[in-house]
Amino acid sequence: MSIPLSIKWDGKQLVVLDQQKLPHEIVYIKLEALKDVYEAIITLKVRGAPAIGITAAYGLAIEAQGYKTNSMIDFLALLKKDATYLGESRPTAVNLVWALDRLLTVVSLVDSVSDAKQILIEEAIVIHKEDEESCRNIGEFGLSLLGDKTKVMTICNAGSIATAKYGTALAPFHLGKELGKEFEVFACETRPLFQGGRLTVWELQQSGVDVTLITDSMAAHTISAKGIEAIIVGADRIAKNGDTANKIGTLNLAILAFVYGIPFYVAAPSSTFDLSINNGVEIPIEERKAEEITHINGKSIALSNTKVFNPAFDVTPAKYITAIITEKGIIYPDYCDNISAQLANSIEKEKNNEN
Ligand SMILES: CSC[C@H]1O[C@H](OP(=O)(O)O)[C@H](O)[C@@H]1O
Repeated sequence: MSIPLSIKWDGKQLVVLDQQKLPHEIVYIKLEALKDVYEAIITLKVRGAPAIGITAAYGLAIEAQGYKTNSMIDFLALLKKDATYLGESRPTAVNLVWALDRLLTVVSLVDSVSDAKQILIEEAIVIHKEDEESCRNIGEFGLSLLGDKTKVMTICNAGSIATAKYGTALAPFHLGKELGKEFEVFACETRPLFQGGRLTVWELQQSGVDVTLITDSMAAHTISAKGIEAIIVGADRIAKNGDTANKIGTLNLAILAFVYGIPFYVAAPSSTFDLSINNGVEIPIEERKAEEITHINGKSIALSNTKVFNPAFDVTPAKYITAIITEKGIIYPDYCDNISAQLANSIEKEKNNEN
């Protein structure tokens, strides 16, 4: 797989792939302070739930290196303030606050500022490496789940650049190519920011995966006309009952899958589950600025006084989801029981491995 990594840490500096420059330019930008990370996330230079979490973890750890106090109480107060600020950059992807909470938790294990600064960097590196392994596993489980299905539709970009590597929804396609399985992927362009047309098409072409671009409005006709056999998408937050937030337009595909009788799969690492909420009604949905809809490449396509509703995500009810692919395995309904069981089981295994 020859896709540029989304995030690079060389032990001293953080550089990220500027996803706003894709597909025409491969540009890496250095993020040296919290405000750089905040700006990169909110402008989608860095995007994709896992990638946002990993980048935020490094951003907080880097910022903490500059704290000018030897008091752990003051250090923790500064860290909490900066974590809160960064956690407010984009509200839907739970991976963001999950990663920041991991750093806030691990730093409480030490009692000196110098140790705290060190352990924060170490934890960000662990989160980064864990995500790459998780996505590889998701690719393997997804490949097994797809079985002999080869015509698959997806939306947005839940690919390698949205994660540490491999991706979630796109991981089976990348891995399949490496193992000689040929897919025919139909990528929805994903208005208004075109993550599908700009990023998924580019990413799959880098891997040599057959990909066809369609507009979001073509999804129903394409499922019928092209004989789509399955739909696979990423996720930004999955509630305890399996309700899943993902890029706007995902709900459309889930309903179409139900109507056409084809499986609808969600692919996501454990870090995308939010067991603190019972269902999708509790998931905050980010609303973004009107210009993302009224303009394309800075050129207006609507009157300046046009009223706009621009939710960046929607929530797919669990009843439309055939299975959820995680790095620990495949979760089937009943999700209320099986999500908690799988995540609790994996937490238990991790505890046993540590002992
Ligand atoms: C594995 S990426 C998960 C998720 O994040 C994307 O949203 P955005 O492009 O706004 O960061 C999209 O919903 C992907 O499916």
